[in-house]
Formats: sequence, structure tokens, C-alpha cells
Amino acid sequence: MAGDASGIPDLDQEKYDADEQVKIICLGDSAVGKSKLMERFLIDGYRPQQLSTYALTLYKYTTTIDSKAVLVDFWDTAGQERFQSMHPSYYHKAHACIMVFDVQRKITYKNLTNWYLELREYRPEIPCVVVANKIDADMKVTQRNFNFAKKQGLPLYFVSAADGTNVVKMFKETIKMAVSYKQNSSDFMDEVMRELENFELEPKKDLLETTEEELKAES
Ligand SMILES: Nc1nc2c(ncn2[C@@H]2O[C@H](COP(=O)(O)OP(=O)(O)OP(=O)(O)O)[C@@H](O)[C@H]2O)c(=O)[nH]1
Ligand SMILES: [Mg+2]
Repeated sequence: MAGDASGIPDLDQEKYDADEQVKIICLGDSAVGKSKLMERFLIDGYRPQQLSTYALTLYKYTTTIDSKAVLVDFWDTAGQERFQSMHPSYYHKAHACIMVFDVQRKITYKNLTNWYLELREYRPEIPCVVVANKIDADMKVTQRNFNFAKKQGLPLYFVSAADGTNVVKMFKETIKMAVSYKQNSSDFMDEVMRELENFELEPKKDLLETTEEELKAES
């Protein structure tokens, strides 16, 4: 979307208006349905912003939590299997992670271990949810035990991007966790970032005024 007359892009204006801003990343093998899940959730206020034609899509979403305006940046990537791992900047300052596997392909479940290890290398404490996608293809899978989530103490959601089952619930709960993490995290770097964000510059003294006063004082 084009910027307004003052030349300030809309996205910056949104950032300015928000009380809180969080970044949520999405991990998982190729074709597990990461992008389809985002599209399903954002279908009403859908505004993808293609930062790179190659690997990264950034989705903006605004919502209200406890009467505060929250701006969510969802980060989605493509073709991850080609890289085996993500660039560190993908994890940088993320406040929550959605880790997706495809209930129809066992290997995508097995690979969660690798994704999780990498996530924890960069973001040891952020909330992470495990998402079993494509349950529309076989509802029986919801009876199966997917121990990875239980073992790691992570919430598990059975969802379908195709028919929408649990998609809104999963995203809304993840956003809440991200906001709560951002506000309460005891991670040192996060605390520094929080301080910097809340830091307001003192009104600058008019330089000319100062000079005149100083001149008077001197004379
Ligand atoms: N049956 C079914 N198919 C799905 C579902 N979600 C995604 N798909 C299909 O799975 C394929 C991959 O979905 P994407 O969302 O592109 O997967 P991705 O994880 O973003 O893949 P990359 O961008 O390559 O990392 C597409 O053909 C989708 O139509 C679902 O809930 N049910
Ligand atoms: Mg994708």
C-alpha cells in the first residue's frame, strides 16, 4: 500500500500507533503448510509483504489484547530444506515460535528435533508451540501420541489449514504468549531491548535559544 501524503509509509504508522509489537517466527520442513496456515489465519486482513522474492515473507497483523493495540510481525520462509537451517537474523528478537509438521509425513515430525535444537540455540526461552497440520486428510491422527511436544513441555495443536480447524485458536494463543513473554522475560538482552523501546528522548532545547541565553549571561 502506498504511503500517506507526508511520505511516512503506512507500516511505520502502524508501528507508531501500536502499544506493543511482537515478532513470531514459523519453522518446519518444506510443504508442511506454514504459508497456508498464515493465509488461513490472515484471510480477512491479509497483507503479505514480499521482502525477498527468494526466501522471506513478512505478514503484518494487528489485534487488541487487554485493551492494548498489538502489532504482530509473522515471519515465514520458503524452501528451507535447501538450507537445512535458518539464517540467525530470522531468530533475532523473535518472541514466539510456531513449529509445524505434516501429520501425513513422518519425516517432518522427526525433523522437529533439529528445528527445535536450532531454535533453542538462538532463542533459549521464547514460547514455542508444536502444530500438527493437515488433520483433514486423516482425523484419526488426533488420537495418536506425538511425544515430542509432551517431552519438551510444549503445547500441541491439531490443525488444518485446509478446513480451518483450530487455526485461529492456535494463532491467538501464540500471540498472547508472545506478548506475555515480551513483557515478562528475564532474558538479559530482552530486558535491554525493552528498556530501549520505552526510553523516551527528553525534549531537545532549542539550540538558538540556548545560545541567546548564554550570550546574555555572558554580557
Ligand atoms: N490437505 C491439506 N493440505 C494442506 C494443508 N495445508 C497445506 N496443505 C498443502 O500442502 C502444500 C504445502 O503448503 P505450503 O503452505 O506451501 O507449505 P510451506 O510449509 O509453506 O512450504 P515451504 O514454503 O516450501 O517451506 C500445499 O499444496 C497445500 O495446499 C492442510 O491443512 N490440509
Ligand atoms: Mg511457504
